[in-house]
Amino acid sequence: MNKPTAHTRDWIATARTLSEALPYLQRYDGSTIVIKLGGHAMGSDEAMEQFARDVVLMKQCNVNPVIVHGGGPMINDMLKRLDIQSEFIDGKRVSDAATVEVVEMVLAGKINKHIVQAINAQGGKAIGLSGKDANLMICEKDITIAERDGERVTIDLGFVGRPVEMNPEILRSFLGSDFIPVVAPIGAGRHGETFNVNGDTAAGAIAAAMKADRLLLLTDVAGVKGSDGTVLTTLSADQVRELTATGVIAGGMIPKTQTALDAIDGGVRAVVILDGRAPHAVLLELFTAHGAGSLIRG
Ligand SMILES: Nc1ncnc2c1ncn2[C@@H]1O[C@H](COP(=O)(O)OP(=O)(O)O)[C@@H](O)[C@H]1O
Ligand SMILES: CC(=O)N[C@@H](CCC(=O)OP(=O)(O)O)C(=O)O
Repeated sequence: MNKPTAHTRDWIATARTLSEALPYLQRYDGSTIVIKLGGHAMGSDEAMEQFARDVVLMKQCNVNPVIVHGGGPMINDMLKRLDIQSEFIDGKRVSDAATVEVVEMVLAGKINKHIVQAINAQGGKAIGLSGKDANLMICEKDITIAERDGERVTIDLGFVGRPVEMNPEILRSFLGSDFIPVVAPIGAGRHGETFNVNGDTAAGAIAAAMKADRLLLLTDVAGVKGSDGTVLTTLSADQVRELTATGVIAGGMIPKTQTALDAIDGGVRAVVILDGRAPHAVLLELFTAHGAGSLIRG
């Protein structure tokens, strides 16, 4: 037999990778994977194209992806253009009536359709929804309790929503079909209000309502960093609580890790926080032995 050239060796390595995916394809066959795509992870058109391709590949392999997206940086840009000031408290945007109007336009309009189109361009059949559709996510006002100068105070975040009732039938109706749901984190109030829901919180509530096998939170860091700055590949619920209490987990990582704990309490098997900017992050995590990011289990 002829000696393999460098070129053939590449193809053999590709074939080996595909072959090694078999046990993972079997493990996730028919399962539901909720993927939260954060605004920072959306990055370039190329990153979006790769993400969309991975999602279509998952669907082709009989996995049911449910995409929930954010879009914080894009909301910031639009608020700036409209000269509306914005402030975050513990990773949540304080949202008055004018702000929530812009948030809904940017999330449920522009970004949602951008992701839908990107998936469809790769041969998928994406459907854009928000938490208002079919009453998917009913919310009440989120009351945040924070510590200020050593005292516990109640902070009014305006129209920031806390999911209180989930109606996931609409998402279940897509299981096993060709359709890939893409959900904007906008909640419906019981009295006609529109609520701005943190994307991670929405993804966690949806994952719990669907009893998803995995919740993947795609962000702009390699995972949850410990006190020495290195990424922790696995974390227990107790470790998350301790790192939050000591301030090592801060800012936008707070809703993510809190979401992970709530989702696990709600019946999700495991949550992974990983770098969505890394090429094919989702495929690496699900279908290879390599894994990626920080895995949180109960
Ligand atoms: N312990 C930690 N480990 C990793 N990131 C952390 C930690 N504490 C705070 N962060 C911050 O959380 C950010 C991720 O949250 P966020 O910016 O809201 O992301 P996204 O837009 O993807 O939802 C990181 O970029 C990082 O600055
Ligand atoms: C209440 C709240 O903070 N809502 C978020 C919703 C978007 C989001 O979560 O975007 P990322 O995932 O990109 O951070 C916001 O207004 O920015």
